[in-house]
Amino acid sequence: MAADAQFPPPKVLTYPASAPPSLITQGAEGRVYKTTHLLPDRPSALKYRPPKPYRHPILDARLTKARISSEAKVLERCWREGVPVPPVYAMDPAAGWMMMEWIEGIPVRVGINEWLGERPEDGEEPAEAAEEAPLIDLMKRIGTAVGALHRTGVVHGDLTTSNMMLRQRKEDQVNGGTGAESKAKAVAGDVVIIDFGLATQSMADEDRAVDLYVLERAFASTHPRAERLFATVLESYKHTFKKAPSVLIKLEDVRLRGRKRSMLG
Ligand SMILES: Nc1ncnc2c1ncn2[C@@H]1O[C@H](COP(=O)(O)OP(=O)(O)OP(=O)(O)O)[C@@H](O)[C@H]1O
Repeated sequence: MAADAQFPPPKVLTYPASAPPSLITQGAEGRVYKTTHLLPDRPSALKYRPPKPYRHPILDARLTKARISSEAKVLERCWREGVPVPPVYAMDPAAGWMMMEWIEGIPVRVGINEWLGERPEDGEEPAEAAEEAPLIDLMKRIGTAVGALHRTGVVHGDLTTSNMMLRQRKEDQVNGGTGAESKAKAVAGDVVIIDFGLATQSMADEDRAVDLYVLERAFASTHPRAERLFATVLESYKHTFKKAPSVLIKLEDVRLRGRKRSMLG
């Protein structure tokens, strides 16, 4: 692959393996490869932050190491406390990489858009409540997952429907079924939160509310036709931990500030 030639993969990916690693994404800061861990049938995601030629090498090494360690530490803590995140399999922060479970499935963004693609065009009557049940159920699962995250004292920092995966369940893997059944599969699966590159530890209502606000804004711009369903995410979040209701009150302040800021330009 051209990108591989331009930026060599980390050494860990150059060892002999039954299947060659494949480059999944190439972001500004890092790359994600799909590879395996220990066994050929144990797929894993390797997140690699390559050296930045424009940064001073000592500073760059220190920053990369700190970022990988911090992301892995947050993931490990979430995993221990039952938050739906990929478990960390291995890491070498000094070499700039961390390996975690490969989540088999699609991003929540893709699932929601697949579902919406089959809905009537804008302006038509919203679907019957019963018809929307699978999508509403996904909203509830998102609220529960974010609530579990906040309950442990972690704030994600970049919550979007792209940073949540839908882990396929075995029973949903079979093809076929009626139109409604196959449509429901687009939004089926367990919600798994990924990308903890900007995560911090905080128990403050304000930080949690900002996390929800970021998700709310991202949701409205990515899925404008489903915007009204976001209330279901918040409703299910409300019941996930004792302080959740006060986070939702704080969210109203955060929204107001956001609106004032956008009015000022
Ligand atoms: N554990 C995983 N299982 C399956 N796919 C993953 C996993 N982790 C990441 N991915 C895929 O790689 C993409 C990029 O991952 P991620 O968002 O963590 O990296 P990034 O955007 O480069 O990170 P950062 O924002 O910290 O620089 C995801 O959108 C997803 O498609």
